[in-house]
Amino acid sequence: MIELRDIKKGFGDKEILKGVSATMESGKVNLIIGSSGSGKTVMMKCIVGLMTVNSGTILYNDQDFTAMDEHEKKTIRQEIGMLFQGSALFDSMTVEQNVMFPLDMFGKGSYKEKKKRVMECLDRVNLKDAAKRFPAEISGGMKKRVGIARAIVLNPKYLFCDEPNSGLDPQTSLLIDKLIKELTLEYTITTVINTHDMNTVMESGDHIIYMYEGYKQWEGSNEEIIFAKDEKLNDFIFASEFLRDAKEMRQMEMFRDKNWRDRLQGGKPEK
Ligand SMILES: Nc1ncnc2c1ncn2[C@@H]1O[C@H](COP(=O)(O)OP(=O)(O)OP(=O)(O)O)[C@@H](O)[C@H]1O
Repeated sequence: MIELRDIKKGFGDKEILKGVSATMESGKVNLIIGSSGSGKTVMMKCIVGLMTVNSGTILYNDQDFTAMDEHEKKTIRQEIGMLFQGSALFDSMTVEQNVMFPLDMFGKGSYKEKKKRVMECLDRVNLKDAAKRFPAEISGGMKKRVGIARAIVLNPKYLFCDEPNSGLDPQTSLLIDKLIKELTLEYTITTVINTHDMNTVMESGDHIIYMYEGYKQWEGSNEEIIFAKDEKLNDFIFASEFLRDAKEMRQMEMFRDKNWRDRLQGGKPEK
């Protein structure tokens, strides 16, 4: 679990994060959404320690990351897997060597054990047959899957994904979302995704944090978002007529589902 307590970050006299508190639970896909410039990337960089907050606290499983020295932070960083926008693979290395890289940097054990772990991860993302190929020889979706295999090779407790669907077609995007969700559940990872993809929001958003001009404007699940009253959130999420229609249809479906009604905090959803 990751907990943010009133984090603030600015550059010069420009305040970007204006006091954000949020909790990201393990075994859940936590999404950070919001329009361009709302502070999503700055927030993610602060959480992983690529930027230092001006004030506030970031806790990793109740350990205060913001109060740690570099050596202690390194221990947490080794528990973090990262999936970068554009996959960020090494072009001169094969798929297998790319996935091996974090193991060579931080992993223990013999070459044989490391190789076994690499092949397990490649198998998990269905890419065992592509092990000897180079990034230039595989598709964008395959590159993302290599990126995912590399992100999970050290058995991370936390997984950060920056725009995992950027540049992918809708079908491949759904496959990547499904894979990330499955891995999150399988290994009880605290997954944090920075995304603009509305499919991801609706299909994978166990917990959604909506950022607006440096504040956390709204948070809730992909079920709660359907009934959310927040005007700014609704303008952002259901921007097109098509999406507003989809929202109404999902609302009707949910009204018919007694289990969902019982799950919703506060009982019966208001229309
Ligand atoms: N290193 C930096 N120095 C100064 N200003 C910065 C720096 N990094 C980000 N900013 C500013 O912080 C604000 C928020 O940027 P951020 O990248 O977090 O937005 P975002 O919500 O991730 O946007 P997008 O969806 O377009 O990626 C922007 O105004 C940006 O110019």
